[in-house]
Amino acid sequence: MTVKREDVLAALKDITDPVSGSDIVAAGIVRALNVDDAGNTRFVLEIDPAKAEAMESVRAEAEARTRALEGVGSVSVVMTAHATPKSPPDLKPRKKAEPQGPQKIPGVAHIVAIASGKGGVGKSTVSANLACALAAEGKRVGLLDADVYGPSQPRMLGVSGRPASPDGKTILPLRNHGVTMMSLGLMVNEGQAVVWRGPMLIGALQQMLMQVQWGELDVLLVDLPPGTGDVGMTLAQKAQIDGAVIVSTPQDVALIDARKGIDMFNQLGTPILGMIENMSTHICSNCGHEEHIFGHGGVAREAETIGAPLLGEIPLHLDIRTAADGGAPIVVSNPDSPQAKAFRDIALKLVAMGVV
Ligand SMILES: Nc1ncnc2c1ncn2[C@@H]1O[C@H](COP(=O)(O)OP(=O)(O)OP(=O)(O)O)[C@@H](O)[C@H]1O
Repeated sequence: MTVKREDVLAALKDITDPVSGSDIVAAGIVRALNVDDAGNTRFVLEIDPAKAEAMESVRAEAEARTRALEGVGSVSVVMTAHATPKSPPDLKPRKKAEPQGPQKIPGVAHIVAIASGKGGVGKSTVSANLACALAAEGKRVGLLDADVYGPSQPRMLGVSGRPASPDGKTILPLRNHGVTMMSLGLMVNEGQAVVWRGPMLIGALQQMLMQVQWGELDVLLVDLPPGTGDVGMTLAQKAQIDGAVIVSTPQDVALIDARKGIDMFNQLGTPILGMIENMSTHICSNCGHEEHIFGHGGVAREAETIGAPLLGEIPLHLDIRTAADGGAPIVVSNPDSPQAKAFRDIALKLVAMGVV
């Protein structure tokens, strides 16, 4: 009975490959095994040429074990050097060098940050109304809700649902009232408290800026979180922004915080485009009586001190709140009202300043 291919392989399985530690058959170095009808056996050991000397004993053992098999004819075992497999082409995009300075977002002509020193002064309401007012002027407007502590733009602009990412790399923004919008609030479940830490915030903001398919925009408004935190600083450092609009109520306490925000932008070299006094006067929705709940004129004085324009004064009016809460800002739901006009006038000033 002549020897079979399987018998040879079984014998070779008892030999350990010193390189991989497994047997030489499993290691894949036994190649071109041929056993003919007369039991003549030949095979090749494909080895790393650098290990040729060490592998000679393996070759000798393989030959000896094959020879010892019953019914074997002639035996020939030779070593060949395996070709070092070329590494496959690296299709991954090369990691770009960290951008040195502020970058432009492709397709986005201008970026304007909407900031406030203090929370709850109406920065998001102002951002939503300005975005819609600019869109009504025919501008291509994007609104990035970067207010991670209280993302409110999805509610104010009446959009819900999760943004899609068909390719897993870029994010499709949502659109309503002519405004292209993306909010960190849409990336988390509604009502879920989010504790963002510095590096996460920075990463999330960069993702929003660079991975959202904003398309061609005349302006991207960025609704910043209140205060002088990581987000505002990162935005000013990473993106080429035209400037910041500071929203404040006329109260002293809000103004003190607004001043800190202005200082931060000054240090970062970001121009202050102007200030907006929100909740400037209260006009009673029943009797039309006008009163200054938070004082009046404080922001105008502050703007004068820092040499920035006062872009406008927005009254405190119930309709502004109900419109924002209802998902259609007042410039959309009641565009001819005096409250909407206050926002539209500011939008026109921004256009006249050339930042939109
Ligand atoms: N001019 C206004 N008249 C009436 N209500 C207003 C006005 N401005 C803002 N509000 C209301 O005040 C509340 C706070 O406003 P908003 O969320 O815009 O403030 P914010 O500064 O963005 O707050 P946050 O600190 O959460 O970022 C909202 O309910 C909003 O509808």
